[in-house]
Amino acid sequence: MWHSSAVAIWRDVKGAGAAPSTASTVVTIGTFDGVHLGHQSLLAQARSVADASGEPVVAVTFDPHPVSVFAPDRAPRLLTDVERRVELLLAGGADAVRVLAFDRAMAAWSPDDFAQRVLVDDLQAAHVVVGENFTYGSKAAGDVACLADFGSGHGFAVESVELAGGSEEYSSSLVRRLVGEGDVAGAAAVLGRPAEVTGTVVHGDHRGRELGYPTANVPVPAGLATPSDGVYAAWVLDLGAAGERWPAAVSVGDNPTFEGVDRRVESFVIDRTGLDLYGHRIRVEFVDRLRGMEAFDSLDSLVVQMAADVDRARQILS
Ligand SMILES: Cc1cc2nc3c(=O)[nH]c(=O)nc-3n(C[C@H](O)[C@H](O)[C@H](O)COP(=O)(O)O)c2cc1C
Ligand SMILES: Nc1ncnc2c1ncn2[C@@H]1O[C@H](COP(=O)(O)OP(=O)(O)O)[C@@H](O)[C@H]1O
Repeated sequence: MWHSSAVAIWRDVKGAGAAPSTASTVVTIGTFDGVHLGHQSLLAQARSVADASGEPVVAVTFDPHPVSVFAPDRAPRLLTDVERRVELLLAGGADAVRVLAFDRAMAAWSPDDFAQRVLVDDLQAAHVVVGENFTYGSKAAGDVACLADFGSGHGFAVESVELAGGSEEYSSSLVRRLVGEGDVAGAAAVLGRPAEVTGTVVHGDHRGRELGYPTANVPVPAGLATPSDGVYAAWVLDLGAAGERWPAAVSVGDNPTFEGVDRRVESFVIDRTGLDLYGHRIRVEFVDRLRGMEAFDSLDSLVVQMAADVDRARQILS
């Protein structure tokens, strides 16, 4: 049952769009951008409740990001697009993901409207697992106590999970800040996996091969968080059938030595010649930052520096 003008879709591991066939569910709710270690601990808790009750875990999430609807000028650069978020939620223990199309109408639902429509009518929740700072409904007026109170009259129990991370609690905005500062090692420590950029390899200026360092170029994805300009040690995954994974030295920037204009993620795959990656979908997983981007006054000095970068990247990744 879905009593709203807003659209909601189902996603499960088969990529299909069907609701679980059970009478009741274990639900966890969040924006879940990045699916960081805090989100993963919520999923793990929902998983353990579900394993005891025999119900499926449904992760409820929103697309677009709620802030981009009620305060577009403050819309964050996201760590994950909705497809990747769903994939990570399923990998983290959800049996199905319910993606709610967040709009101004949904933003105006009172906490009780939200709980009734989503948790009771749509999902038949028997258990709801949320973080201790969870808020919901118009103006974020609902909190964990309010949810538990509503649940006691509507057939579901609420469990709140302590925030992970200690003094600096894990959060999507913390990861966005670390990625934006180029602290990709710090970001990975909160995500539980490397920060990443995914895209299709396009043609550049065909200069890399002349320099001895051909680079697979991916445009910086609009709206997504990308590490600040600089040079990084990273893994490159070919997401095609072969599914290979290579060590790489990666430049993020607009090639200031050549007065370039397009900001790109350019990966030189170490110790591999003759690759043809044009048109391939690749994922770049950032491991460590080597240095900032520089405008060199000669090709030779750029090439000398690139050789040193490659040596360091090789060491870091070995
Ligand atoms: C390890 C590495 C370090 C790089 N460092 C810089 C740099 O400091 N300054 C710069 O202008 N370009 C830098 N680049 C980018 C190169 O200028 C770029 O890859 C080259 O011009 C080839 O461009 P193309 O792929 O469009 O042919 C770096 C590239 C790599 C792989
Ligand atoms: N070791 C390698 N690392 C990255 N790309 C490579 C490598 N060897 C061959 N290639 C191929 O070379 C292309 C990059 O060459 P380059 O001269 O930099 O051209 P472009 O300017 O179009 O990126 C890549 O897209 C890929 O298909």
